[in-house]
Amino acid sequence: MKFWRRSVSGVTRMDIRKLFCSFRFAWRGIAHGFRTEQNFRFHVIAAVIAAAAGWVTGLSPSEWMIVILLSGGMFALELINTAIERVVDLVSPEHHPLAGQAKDAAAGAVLVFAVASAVIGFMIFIPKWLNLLF
Ligand SMILES: Nc1ncnc2c1ncn2[C@@H]1O[C@H](COP(=O)(O)OP(=O)(O)OP(=O)(O)O)[C@@H](O)[C@H]1O
Repeated sequence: MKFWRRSVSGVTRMDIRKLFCSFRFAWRGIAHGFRTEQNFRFHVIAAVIAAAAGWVTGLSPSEWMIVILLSGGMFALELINTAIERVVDLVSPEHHPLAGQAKDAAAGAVLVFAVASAVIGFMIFIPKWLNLLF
């Protein structure tokens, strides 16, 4: 029983330390993306503008959820794109058609999500702005 308790608390302690390490690594990845990727910084600025516009315009809780989900999704996708670029550069420092296709596909995924986010953003904001004007 004593052994069982000790082993359970040991596992718990180890898991918590591991969890903190994971957060530290994840934060390092976000900071690296922000530092090295101009597109990531652009998406951060776009999210800040969207949040400011939402605050000025007045959004419902569900509209805020959509804006937050789209902004978070955009950041996450940009980080995945950065990860793919790094791995491609690692495994294929020389030019190779497959390496190019992998990078192009990852960049395409970011573009698709960015366009969809922009369209949804306009669908939320434009009717409200038209209501304010007329
Ligand atoms: N190893 C490679 N082999 C073939 N084509 C490549 C390779 N690396 C890059 N390319 C081509 O060049 C394009 C730009 O690559 P790059 O690594 O500069 O990506 P990027 O999207 O501009 O990245 P960053 O955001 O870091 O500037 C890719 O989308 C791809 O078409």
